[in-house]
Amino acid sequence: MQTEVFSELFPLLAAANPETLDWLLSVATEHEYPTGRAVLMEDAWGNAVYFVVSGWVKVRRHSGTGEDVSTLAILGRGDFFGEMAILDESPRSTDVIALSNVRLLSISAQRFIQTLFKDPQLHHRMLQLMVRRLRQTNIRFQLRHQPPAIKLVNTLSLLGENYGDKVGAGAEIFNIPARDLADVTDITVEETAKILEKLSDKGWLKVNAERQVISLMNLQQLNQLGGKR
Ligand SMILES: Nc1ncnc2c1ncn2[C@@H]1O[C@@H]2COP(=O)(O)O[C@H]2[C@H]1O
Repeated sequence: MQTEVFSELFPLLAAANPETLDWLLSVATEHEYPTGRAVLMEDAWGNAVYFVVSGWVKVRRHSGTGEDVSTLAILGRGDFFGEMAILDESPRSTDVIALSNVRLLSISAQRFIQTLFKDPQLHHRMLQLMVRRLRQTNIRFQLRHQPPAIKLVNTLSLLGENYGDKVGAGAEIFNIPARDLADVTDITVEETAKILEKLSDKGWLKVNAERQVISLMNLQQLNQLGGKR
């Protein structure tokens, strides 16, 4: 991968200086995981941070008894994960599971931390992106008792904003399995299908089940409904 592609693909790295980028790229290792494979396991010790080159992963956590799992987030192309255990030197906070075939780059903890100390812009950008995640988590927490439609609209608007391929005023989200869309929203698959149909009737999105694409036609309106300002 070329340095410019590397910095364009990853918002975290767009802020890094060119020497940092060249160095990071030279020490990064490529990985491919098939659908369903665990990339990280909750409570395991970890020594690398990961960048998603293509595909989707889900972030999920087990309950205290280990019986229940909740999906906390879906991360995709351009995102990073695995930074928490590295920064606070604790075990992994969650599982990270491949939702599709996924291509990743990893950078060892030691090298990544070394780079953060050397490059203040990168350091600052990392904090900004972690704050953004916290804001998104706060909104989801606030919406937990809201009707399923509000929760799903929030999920869609987050995915559209974070990962959508922009198309005019809207965005397209590709290939997220319906089961995982429902899980991350904390509603049922049946509720998800009904709400998608209603939103589609209103013209706010289009679902192409064959190509597994959801096109968000009015991202601004979805953002407002989903609780974002
Ligand atoms: N609420 C969340 N939203 C998005 N990503 C998360 C969330 N919780 C954990 N993660 C990511 O999942 C990773 C699991 O391993 P780490 O704890 O090292 O780092 C974690 C974060 O990168």
